[in-house]
Order: sequence, then C-alpha cells, then structure tokens
Amino acid sequence: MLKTENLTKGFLNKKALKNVSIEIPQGVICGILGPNGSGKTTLMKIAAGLVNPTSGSIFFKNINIGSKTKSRIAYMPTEQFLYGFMTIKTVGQYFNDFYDDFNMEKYKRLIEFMKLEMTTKVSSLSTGMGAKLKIAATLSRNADLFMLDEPLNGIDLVTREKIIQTIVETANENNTILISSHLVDEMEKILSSVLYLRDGEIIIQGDANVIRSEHGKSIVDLYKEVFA
Ligand SMILES: Nc1ncnc2c1ncn2[C@@H]1O[C@H](COP(=O)(O)OP(=O)(O)OP(=O)(O)O)[C@@H](O)[C@H]1O
Repeated sequence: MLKTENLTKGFLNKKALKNVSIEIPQGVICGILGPNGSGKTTLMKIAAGLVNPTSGSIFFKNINIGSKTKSRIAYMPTEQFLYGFMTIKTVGQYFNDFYDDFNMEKYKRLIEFMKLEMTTKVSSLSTGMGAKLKIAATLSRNADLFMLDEPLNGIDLVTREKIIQTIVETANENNTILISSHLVDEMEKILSSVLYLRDGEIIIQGDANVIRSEHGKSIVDLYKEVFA
C-alpha cells in the first residue's frame, strides 16, 4: 500500500532520511519506532505530501504521492492544527465540509467515548483533551491510510487505553494505520508490523510476529536492545 525506494531527505547539512526503502502492506497497524530525531515525522510528512523528498520515490497504491493520493490519506501531526476559536462541534462541521470521507456519526460517537463536550472551545482544551479531539477528528475519516504522529504523547493512562481501542476499532483489512511512538510498551499489543528507524535509516522492518520469533523477544525488548 505504501512503498518507498531509496527515499532520502536532507535539511541543510543533516540527512533526516537515508535511502529508506520500505513496503507497508494493506490491512496492518504498523509502528514506526525510533528515538528522537530518527526521522519518523519526516517520513510521515513526505507520505502525506507535505514535504518533498530530496531523492528517491514514494508510492501509495502504486501512485506517486501528490494531489491524487492526499484525499485518501489522513495524517495527524504532533502539533495542534485546529483553530482555537472553533468548538468541538464546529471542528466536526469543518472536517465534514473538507473531507468527502468524513463520518459525522463516528465523530459524534468518538467525542462521547472520549468524554468531550460538543460545546467546548478548542482554546480551552487541556493538552490531553486536545490530543483526544485530534484523534477523534482524524479517525472519523474513512481514509485508506491513517498516519498518527505520536498519538499517545502527554496523555493519561485511561485515555491512552481509549485511544488504542479507537485505533483498533478503526483498523480493517482495507486500510493501513501507521503510528509513530516512543511508548512502545503500550503499542506492542496492537502492532502487526514494525519499522525501526535509527538516524534516518531503517534497521529492522517487517511483520511483528516474524520479528518476534526471529529475534526471540518482544518488540519492546528489541527496541530497548537496539536503541540502548
Ligand atoms: N525543517 C527542518 N529543518 C532542519 N532539520 C530538520 C527539519 N525537520 C527535521 N529536521 C531534522 O531531521 C531529523 C529527523 O527529524 P524528525 O522530526 O523526522 O524526527 P522524529 O523521529 O520524528 O523525532 P521526534 O521523535 O523527536 O519527534 C532531526 O535531526 C531533525 O533535527
């Protein structure tokens, strides 16, 4: 579903991605795992069509990333991208107007599940509440590829569980979910595929069960070993 060939991205004298060649199949929840600065966000931004690679290629369903692919990809950045003056209700209306694949019923259900109120203004949300809103809005699209950059950061334990549950409910055989995270412990149980990124390079990639059995350890333990 998402394929890159020798993807490289340079910023001035820094290479954020170095010859990254990956293939992420349809129907998986794939973790992009790596420490700070390893290139996770850069990879997602290139796949979302927001950043151009310096060299190499990237395809989504065999089409070059561009205007055609953007409408099928739902990308949730780490930063808050919703306007402070909006209420949770108007965020839903805004998404509904903007994206043909937006499911307002799912949005209403997720807002309730996350214990948010439709009348609350974005500017008055706490960090964790803002994170829940971003997740609800992004996962209410019926996209083919969802990319969630650090969806659990700064979020309390109970809410992290809710977010994980929502991700699992959204996953199906027709879509792909890509999640970048440092909180590998909590992600382990839902990841069916993983990419380990170090310093812009892919060091391990593939099916989570195959990687577990090849290395004789969990995804978390392998993470600790590789990045120790
Ligand atoms: N716009 C930019 N200008 C210059 N350097 C950049 C830019 N964006 C990213 N970088 C550099 O590219 C490298 C990879 O950054 P990236 O944000 O992709 O990492 P990350 O794995 O998402 O990190 P984190 O976990 O801290 O969010 C870092 O060294 C970063 O400083």
